[in-house]
Amino acid sequence: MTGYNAKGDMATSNGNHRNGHCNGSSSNGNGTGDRQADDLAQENQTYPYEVIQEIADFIVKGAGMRPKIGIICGSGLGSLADIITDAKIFEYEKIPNFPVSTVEGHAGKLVVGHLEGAIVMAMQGRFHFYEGYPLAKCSMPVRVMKLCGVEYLFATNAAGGINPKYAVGDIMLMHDHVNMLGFAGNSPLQGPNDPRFGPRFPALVNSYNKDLINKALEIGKSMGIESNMHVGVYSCLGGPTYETIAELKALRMMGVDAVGMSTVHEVITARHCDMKVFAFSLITNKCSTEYSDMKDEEATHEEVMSVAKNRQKACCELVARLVREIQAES
Ligand SMILES: O=P(O)(O)O[C@H]1O[C@H](CO)[C@@H](O)[C@H]1O
Ligand SMILES: Nc1nc2[nH]cnc2c(=O)[nH]1
Repeated sequence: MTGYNAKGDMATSNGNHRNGHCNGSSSNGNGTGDRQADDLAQENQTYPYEVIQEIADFIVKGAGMRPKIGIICGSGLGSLADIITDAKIFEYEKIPNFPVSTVEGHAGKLVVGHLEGAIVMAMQGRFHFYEGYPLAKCSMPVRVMKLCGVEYLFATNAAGGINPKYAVGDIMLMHDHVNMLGFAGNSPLQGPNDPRFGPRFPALVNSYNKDLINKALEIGKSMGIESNMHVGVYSCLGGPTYETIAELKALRMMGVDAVGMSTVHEVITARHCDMKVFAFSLITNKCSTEYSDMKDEEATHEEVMSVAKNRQKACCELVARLVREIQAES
């Protein structure tokens, strides 16, 4: 396995100082290989195709199966992976060259197994920009999924509801996004393009698969939750701060319905390598755009986690039934 680290050391949540390498050793025994990889990483912030391939091979070989659907569990939504059966579980720390999860509600485990007749791989824990990871590193696992054989990405997140019609606990199916980090000149695709993943200038107009959105709406209807389901626009900000009222007003004027700190870079990476994307936000808190509404209410991660826990059953059912439909069609 090539020693590789997309960006320097970082502190984990348990306070340990940890090097991003799988074992801290160099690929050639004298440290030169690591240093070269690090230099490259500092320049490009991308993982070479071969490194992604090695990680994918490690997972497919270890799991003894090749997944078709990839699931990224949002904050507090790790239970989406608990419904997978015959699971092979990989802790991120034990996957060579994989980042570590540092956020509460993101367990840091990759679960590969069966769901509704399909083979799926689920990330219990995603990587966020505010953790100190460059975007290419945040969304690197999506490329790993691709090289594992994944054709469909299901990305889920916890988000603040800006659309005044949205209530806490509602589910917003994403049909578009506003890439605020992109506005600021930041992209997971920055750096040299490897055409084995996709084109230099990918189009994003059809990023969110309409067929999957329609299927999810039908499923929502049959679950009796159609009045708690919306189709809307998500925006990712860098975080880790929640938004000011002025920022929320600006986002609303731009047509944003829900706001979070993830998902967009994962979707960009997935579309770049031609995966079909389905994504939804669980609305965990309301975001007011009026100063008069402020009262004492402030978003907290505890509230986000608690709402996610309360709504995990509905989210699990939606995901499972959509997987079943995809599997039935193939
Ligand atoms: O997007 P996910 O990972 O669901 O988490 C959301 O919840 C956290 C804030 O409470 C942030 O990480 C935000 O992005
Ligand atoms: N940026 C942001 N992320 C969130 N994740 C969950 N709720 C929120 C929110 O209100 N804002």
